[in-house]
Amino acid sequence: MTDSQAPTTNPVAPVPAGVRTAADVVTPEVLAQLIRGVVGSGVTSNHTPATGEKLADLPESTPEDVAEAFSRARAAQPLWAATSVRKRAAVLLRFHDLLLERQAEVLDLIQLETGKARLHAHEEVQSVAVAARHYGRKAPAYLRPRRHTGAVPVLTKVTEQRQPRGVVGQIAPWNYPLELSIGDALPAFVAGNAVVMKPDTETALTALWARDLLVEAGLPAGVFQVVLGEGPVIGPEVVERGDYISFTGSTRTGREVAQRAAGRLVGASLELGGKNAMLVLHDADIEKAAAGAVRACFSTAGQLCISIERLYVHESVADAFVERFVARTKAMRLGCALAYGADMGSLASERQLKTVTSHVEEAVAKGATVLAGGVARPDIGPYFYEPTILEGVEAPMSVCTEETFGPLVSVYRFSDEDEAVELANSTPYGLNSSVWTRDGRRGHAVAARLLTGTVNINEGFAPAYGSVRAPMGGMKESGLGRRHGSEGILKFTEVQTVAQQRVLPMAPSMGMDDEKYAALMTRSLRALKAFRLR
Ligand SMILES: NC(=O)c1ccc[n+]([C@@H]2O[C@H](COP(=O)([O-])OP(=O)(O)OC[C@H]3O[C@@H](n4cnc5c(N)ncnc54)[C@H](O)[C@@H]3O)[C@@H](O)[C@H]2O)c1
Repeated sequence: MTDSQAPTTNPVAPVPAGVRTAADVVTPEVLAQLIRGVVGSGVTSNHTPATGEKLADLPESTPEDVAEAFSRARAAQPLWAATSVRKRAAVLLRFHDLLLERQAEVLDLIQLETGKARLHAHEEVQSVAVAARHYGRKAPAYLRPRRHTGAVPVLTKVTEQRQPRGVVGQIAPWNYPLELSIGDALPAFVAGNAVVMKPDTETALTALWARDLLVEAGLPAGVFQVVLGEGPVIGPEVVERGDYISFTGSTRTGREVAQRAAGRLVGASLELGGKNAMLVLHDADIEKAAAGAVRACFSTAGQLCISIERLYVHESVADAFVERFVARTKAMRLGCALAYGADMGSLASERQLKTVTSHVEEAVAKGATVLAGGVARPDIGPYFYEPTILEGVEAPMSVCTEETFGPLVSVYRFSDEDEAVELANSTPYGLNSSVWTRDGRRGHAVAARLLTGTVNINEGFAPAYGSVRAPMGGMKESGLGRRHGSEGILKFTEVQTVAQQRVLPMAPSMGMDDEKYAALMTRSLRALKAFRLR
């Protein structure tokens, strides 16, 4: 073991003087404003991972409250759907401006509720701002009716038009509480739907803050309902009542949601888990790959669906890559104060800490080596865990195939590119992958063989604010459907075909005399021939 491979302690990020605390941000007035309008007859609470202490008391919705929220949304939706697309899109553009103006408020809330470092909260805000601008500008084009000439052009004018689904039931996780709540709801709203959203209770304040901002931007209040409560208790009620289901979370829960939605014959998009692989090929820029791996593995402490958890490195560059990657990882500053300065924050909960700890302990017990990290950091906060790199990992260690969803990555060495691709594809998941090479053509050739919804060349994952125009989602057990781009908005619509007959009545049986009918058919067939020739 060289010096750079010996486990060391990551530095603690400096905390600037006068930094705001939870009590400064979640004042009784702010809390009272945020929880207004939540349909809930019970009481629940959430916590801040920074200390593990209670952050706020919140209303808790029962299944009956969920039913009430759907009634309110259903009552408000037709008027919103009747508003022109341009006016609906203008609401998103105003939301974009307000979000940028007031981003400091939501950066604080995201950090308090998730424990992530400010730079990762910032990336999230940027993504949502760009999504709002994109759909604000492009929704009229995405939703514009498309005219087709009928098979017999003289007879039929066909229009394909988009109708909103109605009331969308949305269920979101805690890891990206702005992006996966409001960010995913924006295209649903601009398409004319109402939304009943169930965010994770632990990150409810961020979702409620965003709801208020969207209402301030012009969304009619009734169109956006938020319900709060335990997933297994009220989640099924949301799925039972939605006209379409938008779910982001684990594959296990996603499967249950899909079965329930299928039973009702309503559509669902599912954004689920991953066990994402990065391939560092023999001709990669090792310095950039090592820096990219740090971002790809440890953003939001690895609690990111597209995070890299398996690193396959060509044996000819493996030593050089590992040395750089380990050194950068050990230098990461840890902290989650409400200020910039930390490179990685806390895990979000004790549950997360337990999973990471058990994956590391099991791997080490079965022979894996810790190259960096591998320890919790209770001196910083109750759920802090160092960014961790393992080597010598092999089946049947859990960390090989199960999603850890934490700051933990395993390094594997390969000699043959085909073998690396096969290994990368060897899990049931298919969300994201990454290829590092100086040869763009080789990168694209490898990408074409990777069974994942996104592949990034010379990047671990593209920031959403760089790729909102293109769809993002999972193959295999990582999901169904896509967010972003045209697919991210059209899924919130039903397509309706309206065929308008130009000449009526059009058959002898409908009153047209034989001669006229024969002349019409001759003209139509001529037109059809010309149409085919075009
Ligand atoms: N693919 C993506 O875009 C994406 C993004 C973020 C997170 N994720 C995945 O989410 C997982 C982490 O989130 P999590 O631990 O909160 O997931 P989870 O499945 O436990 O919970 C997700 C949401 O579903 C709710 N829920 C729980 N049980 C339910 C039920 N029976 N019916 C309906 N809803 C229910 C939860 O309350 C929560 O709001 C990871 O697997 C991660 O990869 C995927």
